[in-house]
Amino acid sequence: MDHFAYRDRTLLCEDVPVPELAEKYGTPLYVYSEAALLARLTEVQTAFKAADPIIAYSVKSNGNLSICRLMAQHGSGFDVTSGGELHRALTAGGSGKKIVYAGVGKSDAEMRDGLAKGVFLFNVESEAELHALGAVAQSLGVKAPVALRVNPDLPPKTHAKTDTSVKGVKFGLDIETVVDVARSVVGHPGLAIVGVHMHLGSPILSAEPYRQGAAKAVQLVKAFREMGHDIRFLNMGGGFGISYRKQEALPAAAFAEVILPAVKETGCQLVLEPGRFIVGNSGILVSRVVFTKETGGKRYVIQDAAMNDLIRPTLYDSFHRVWPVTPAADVPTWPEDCEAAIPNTQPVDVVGPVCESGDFLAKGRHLPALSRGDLLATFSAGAYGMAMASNYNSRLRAAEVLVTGRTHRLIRRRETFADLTACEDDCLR
Ligand SMILES: Cc1ncc(COP(=O)(O)O)c(C=O)c1O
Ligand SMILES: N[C@@H](CCCC[NH3+])C(=O)O
Repeated sequence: MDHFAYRDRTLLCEDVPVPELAEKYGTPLYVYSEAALLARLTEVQTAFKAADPIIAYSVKSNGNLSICRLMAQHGSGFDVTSGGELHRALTAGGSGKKIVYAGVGKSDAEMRDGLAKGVFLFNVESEAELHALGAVAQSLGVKAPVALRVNPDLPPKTHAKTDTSVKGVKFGLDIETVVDVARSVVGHPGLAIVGVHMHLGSPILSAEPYRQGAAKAVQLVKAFREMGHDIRFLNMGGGFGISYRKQEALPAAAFAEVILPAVKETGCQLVLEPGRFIVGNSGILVSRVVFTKETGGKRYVIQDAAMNDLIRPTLYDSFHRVWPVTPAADVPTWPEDCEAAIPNTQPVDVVGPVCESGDFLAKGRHLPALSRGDLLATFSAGAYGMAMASNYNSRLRAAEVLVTGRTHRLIRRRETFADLTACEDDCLR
């Protein structure tokens, strides 16, 4: 969290005091650090440099155009999972030559669009999809470049809702049958099987699953080549975890250590699809306390960010640090153990204005006394924050700001009531 730090008891993003941003742009507000984004991208690029990889930033983690543009400008490609994400990647300056198209349910129109835009790799997740893509490609007179996405059937490694490489999930082709599937399309006029893809789940805090997955991928590359497929890409997906609590996450180099030997053994071009690793700790969500209240023997801090702004706590019981933007002198500015009982604090639930009991950002968290108007920061909110935001309760989605040194600029304006009903206005009778 180097790029978000307290100075004189005020939280700064790079060199900009966060209260200044809240004053200028309002709350709830997503604030991103450009230096953090670039440092994380560089960390991945450097760790995997030996393989000259295609880093395909995962648009689903945060598809803001300015963030995507920054990625493209610094050498990143994109991992997209819908026509909308492809549109974002291209609008931000991405090129099909570095775009991977993922997803279990690509429509024919999305496949056609991807082929027309020159997507260099389609991650294919079922036999049905493979044949549909082959037919679409044939109708266009081209061959679709395909990486078969395999479910390597590894032990559980993250939250059940986001583990994508255990038996029984909808993702990928079963490792037991993928070789037969590959064999069945040898010589297909609309398909070029050029890669093996795995995305193990997210977030992953150990390198071990990658070691195991990569070993299985090497075997598949060999098997596919033996049957005549020209396998050139090894795509190990995304999923690298980040530190939400303390320093629990691994550096990119730890993943490189177990992935690079497999790349070397196969001679493939490595593709990676990191999202959270790059943007997760590069952004915070800033909110303002609306009320505090006590009820049923519990204390609540009601602030103006809600589950519609950041759904991760509600959806996965995810932990995000929450701490005042300007903490008083009698509490630490950055508590080492943010889950512990901290002197001069009380346990509270940090909740939002949405009409659901499951609307919370933090539960039973020790926070100092707060009053109306105080600012709170919810950390590690850059990934799957704004990307999963909704208009539930007809709330306007937050604004987003990018900070660069001492400067800052809006990268998404706050929605208006007009935006809220824009798609319905013309349908009123
Ligand atoms: C296929 C695929 N690639 C990449 C990602 C990005 O994952 P992460 O943001 O954890 O790097 C995801 C999401 O988990 C995914 O489903
Ligand atoms: N959206 C999830 C992770 C799933 C990523 C997409 N495969 C999160 O907020 O952590």
